[in-house]
Amino acid sequence: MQALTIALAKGRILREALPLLAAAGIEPAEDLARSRRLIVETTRPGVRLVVVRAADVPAYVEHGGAHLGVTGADVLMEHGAETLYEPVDLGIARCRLMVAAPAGRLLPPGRLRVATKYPRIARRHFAAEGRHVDLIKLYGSMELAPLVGMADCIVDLVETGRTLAANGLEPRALVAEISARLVVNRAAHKLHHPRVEALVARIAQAAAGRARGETA
Ligand SMILES: Nc1ncnc2c1ncn2[C@@H]1O[C@H](COP(=O)(O)OP(=O)(O)OP(=O)(O)O)[C@@H](O)[C@H]1O
Ligand SMILES: O=P(O)(O)OC[C@H]1O[C@H](OP(=O)(O)OP(=O)(O)O)[C@H](O)[C@@H]1O
Repeated sequence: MQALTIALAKGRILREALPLLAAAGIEPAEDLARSRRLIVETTRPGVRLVVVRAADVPAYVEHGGAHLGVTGADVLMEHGAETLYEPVDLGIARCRLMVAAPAGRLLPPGRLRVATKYPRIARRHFAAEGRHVDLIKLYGSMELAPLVGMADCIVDLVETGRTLAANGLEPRALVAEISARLVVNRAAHKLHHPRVEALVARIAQAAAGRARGETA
C-alpha cells in the first residue's frame, strides 16, 4: 500500500506542527534538525513526511507530490489554492496579515507604492478599497522598504508587532487573520478516502486538543 505523504512547511510552522503531529501519533523516525534526508519516515506506518519551503507546499499537494500539506493561510491565499481541499485550521503559527506604514505619516493620495511578498493578496485588498497600487514584490524584510523611501506602505505578517515598532512602522489595516492549515489533494482524498479521512480526523482531533490546552 502506498504511504501517505505529508508536506510540512519548514521553519516556524514545522516547529509548531511537530508537537501537534506527535499528539496525533505521527512522529518523525529521525531527528529532522540533524537529518539531511528530504523524505522522512514516521513512527506511524504508512505515513511519511517531506519538509519543504512554506511557499512550495501548495505546489507539492496540488501536483500530487504529497497527499496532504501543512502551511500558512497567507501562503494558500497568495497561491490561490482553490484546487486544494482545506479541512482543518490547525490554530498554530497565528499572526495577522496587515497593511503597515511609517508611524504618524499620512499615506499619499493617488497611487500607492506597496512592498510585499503577497502581491495577489495586496492587489485584491486595495482594489476592494478602490485604491490603485504599484506593487513591489519582495521576498523578505518588507519593513525596510518604507524606511529607504522605496514604498509608502507594506503588506506583511505581524505577530507581536515588535518588528514594526523597531522600524518606526505602525499597523494601519487588517488584511486577514492567519494560521497554519492542513490541506489535502482532492484526487488523493477520493482515491485513498478512508485512510486520508482517518489521518485528517486524527490531526483535527490533535488541533482541537491543543486549542483546549491539552498539548503544546
Ligand atoms: N511572526 C510570525 N508569527 C506567526 N506565524 C508566522 C510569523 N511569521 C511567519 N509566520 C507563518 O509561518 C509561515 C512561514 O514563515 P517563515 O518565516 O518560517 O518562513 P519564510 O521566511 O516565509 O519562508 P522561507 O524561509 O522559506 O523563505 C508564514 O507563511 C506564516 O504563515
Ligand atoms: O510582529 P512580530 O512578532 O515582530 O513578527 C513579524 C515578523 O515575523 C516574520 O518574519 P520572520 O521573523 O519569520 O523573518 P523573515 O520574514 O525574514 O523570515 C514577518 O515577516 C515579520 O517580519
